[in-house]
Amino acid sequence: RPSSISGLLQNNYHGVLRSRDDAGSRVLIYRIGQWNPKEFTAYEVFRVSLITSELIVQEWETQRNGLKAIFDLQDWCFAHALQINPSLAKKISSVLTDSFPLKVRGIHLINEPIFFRPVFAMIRPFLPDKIKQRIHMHGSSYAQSLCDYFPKAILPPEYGGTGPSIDEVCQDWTEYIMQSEDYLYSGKKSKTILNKFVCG
Ligand SMILES: Cc1c(C)c2c(c(C)c1O)CC[C@@](C)(CCC[C@H](C)CCC[C@H](C)CCCC(C)C)O2
Repeated sequence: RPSSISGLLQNNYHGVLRSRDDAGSRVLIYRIGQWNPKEFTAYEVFRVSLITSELIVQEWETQRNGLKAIFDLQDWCFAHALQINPSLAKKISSVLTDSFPLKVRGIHLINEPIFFRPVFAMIRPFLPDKIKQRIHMHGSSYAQSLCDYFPKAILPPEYGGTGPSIDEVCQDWTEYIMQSEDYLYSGKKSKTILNKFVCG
């Protein structure tokens, strides 16, 4: 339930930009540095993505134009890496590949440290070429290079744009998730994809 992961959300771990990009895709941001691995397991972190997916898959524009995700891997550390076991790596690649009715149009990794490579090497073999080609590594000079993929006007200033700040983006989305709690766990529950992943 959203309340169990509210600590992560309140720490501004995740947000969805208010505006879509030029292709009409939803743009999701995840900030690994805001995830304290002592407090939350990787499964709880995964659940945040499932909840957002469940919400945005209702939007016809997202059904049509898919999503793009930005992963800020600043402060990725050994404690994070330890949480990603082979079974979770498989789960990550399976949602990216086919088991979720959302088109993944791009994955942008920024601030990725050397430490992240072994984890990525665990996920990569399960990904089809189509998805591999859509993964972009920006390193620490992301401020310029992200703008080659996203309009400056929609990106937060922290990521080289001129849009609303990352804190505002995360707070707005957190509020939206909390408001949607009733919908997510209503009678429709059994039909939802979230349920399949979380309970299945
Ligand atoms: C439908 C859907 C879901 C459900 C989803 C993502 C995307 C793009 C989706 O379309 C991306 C994130 C992910 C796979 C959850 C990831 C949770 C883990 C615990 C985060 C840890 C950090 C990862 C080691 C970073 C890996 C980046 C890969 C996506 C290459 O959940």
